[in-house]
Amino acid sequence: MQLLQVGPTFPKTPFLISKSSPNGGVVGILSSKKLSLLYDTNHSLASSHRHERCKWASLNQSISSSISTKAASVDAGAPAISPVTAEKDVLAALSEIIDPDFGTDIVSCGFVKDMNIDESMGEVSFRLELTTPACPVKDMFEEKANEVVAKLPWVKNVNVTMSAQPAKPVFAEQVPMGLRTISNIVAVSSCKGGVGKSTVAVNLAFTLAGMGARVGIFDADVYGPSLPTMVSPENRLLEMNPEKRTIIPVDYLGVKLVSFGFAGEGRAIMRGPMVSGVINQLLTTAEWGELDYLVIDMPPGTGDIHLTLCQVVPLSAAVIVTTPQKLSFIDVAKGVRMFSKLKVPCIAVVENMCHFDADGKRHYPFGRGSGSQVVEQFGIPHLFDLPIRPTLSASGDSGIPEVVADPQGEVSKTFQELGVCVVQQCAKIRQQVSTAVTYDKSIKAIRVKVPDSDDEFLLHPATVRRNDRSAQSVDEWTGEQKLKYNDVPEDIEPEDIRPMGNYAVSIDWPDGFCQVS
Ligand SMILES: Nc1ncnc2c1ncn2[C@@H]1O[C@H](COP(=O)(O)OP(=O)(O)OP(=O)(O)O)[C@@H](O)[C@H]1O
Repeated sequence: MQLLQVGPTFPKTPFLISKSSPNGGVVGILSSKKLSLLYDTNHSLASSHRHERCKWASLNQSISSSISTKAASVDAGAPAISPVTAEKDVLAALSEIIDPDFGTDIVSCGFVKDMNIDESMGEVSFRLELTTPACPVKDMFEEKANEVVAKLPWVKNVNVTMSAQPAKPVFAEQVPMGLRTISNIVAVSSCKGGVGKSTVAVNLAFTLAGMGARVGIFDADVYGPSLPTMVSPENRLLEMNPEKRTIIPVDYLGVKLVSFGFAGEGRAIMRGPMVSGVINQLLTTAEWGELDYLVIDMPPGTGDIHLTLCQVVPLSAAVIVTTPQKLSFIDVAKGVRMFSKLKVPCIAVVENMCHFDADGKRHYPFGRGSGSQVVEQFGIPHLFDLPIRPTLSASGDSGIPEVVADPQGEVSKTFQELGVCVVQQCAKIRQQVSTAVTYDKSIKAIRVKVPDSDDEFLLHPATVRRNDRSAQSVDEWTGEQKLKYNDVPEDIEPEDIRPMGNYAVSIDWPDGFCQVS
């Protein structure tokens, strides 16, 4: 076992923790004289979910082996099993369902909520709270959850309801107020103009809405806003809420839209050297409400507007749009590098105007391969091809996006695949960030995942609390420790752990202290 020292040490009580391993590990505190073990994950309650599941599985077996007795007692109206066992039983069954994106079972993913069991009546109800209402496998989850729980010998009736997490960014504290009810912000970007970026942004947004998500589009192209041409809402003007000093987005088919093109008279005033500031203001003062996805149609290029926008807006991911010409590769590479510097993952490349079919043949007027070159060279996992289609151009001009006008068509199918990719990748990104540091109540330890690795550390909560280096715990001038060892109860547990930025977490403690580590 490898012992690792983490973080600044508390006077007299530097702490050592072990790397957790599949075989378990030891969490301990090294006082000046001795190492006192707090718990050993091999032998105590400190078992992982996997161990817990084994226990449930064996419980399951013993339940199954006495089906007849229990069925008889259920019929007689007597409780078949204890409430605790019944809940473990249901959770064990549900943990057979694996989320294909996270590769983890839905219990460990934290999807199971509001469990209600009447074991004497054999009735089970619970809610599956998914990361997004647009989850492409939600029907499978619902069906499977019903199936696996109904199979339990004592269960007579299962009631599963489906819901999605409330819309909220992962780093809520760092986000401008106006964007704090948006879960994912996806930039659609290209380095050159006219490659079809707005076409992709608009059709992607309406695809996500069609999948059940709450969606908004922000057209950040001040000099050539395309959104007003591509959609045809009845009311085409952004309204102001003078009391709240906010902007009310335009609505088209339930998707919220903000574009300079809808600014009416204000457009002339808003154009000018303060473009970046105006973009940020428009974006952050819009009343977006709760959104699962805000799609940003970025202006073409990689200039100052992009940098300021990316600094203000916590982008979840970027989709790059390009055309097949060899020259496009150089442009796209610039865009990928910009997002990489800003730590925004590029999740997909859309190669637009790839080909058209005529005379029974497929033609590639701009050549082939620049999209796949981007995917290979930069390790972007997904590539989508869009053909040249007169209908795509016509629907853009008519104000009805192609995916709305022809939802069963070939182009809509490609957008459906792109939509699924965006939903899955955003969910993965959120999960990775939000599970980097978690509290494991079963072993009373804070788990810290090492990025890009399966390794993780276990930290003792009281030790983490005692090692706070903020002004509340340490005198800033003298360096003297204000927080005394005994001020922190040995069994203190964090109430909430939230990620802050890429490297920090904030921890809420029961004494009201919020620690940033
Ligand atoms: N696959 C396609 N087939 C046919 N027409 C297309 C296709 N993609 C885009 N177009 C058309 O090409 C024109 C430019 O597309 P779009 O406005 O989406 O590009 P853009 O990259 O956003 O341009 P800009 O940077 O100027 O905003 C539009 O008229 C659009 O309808």
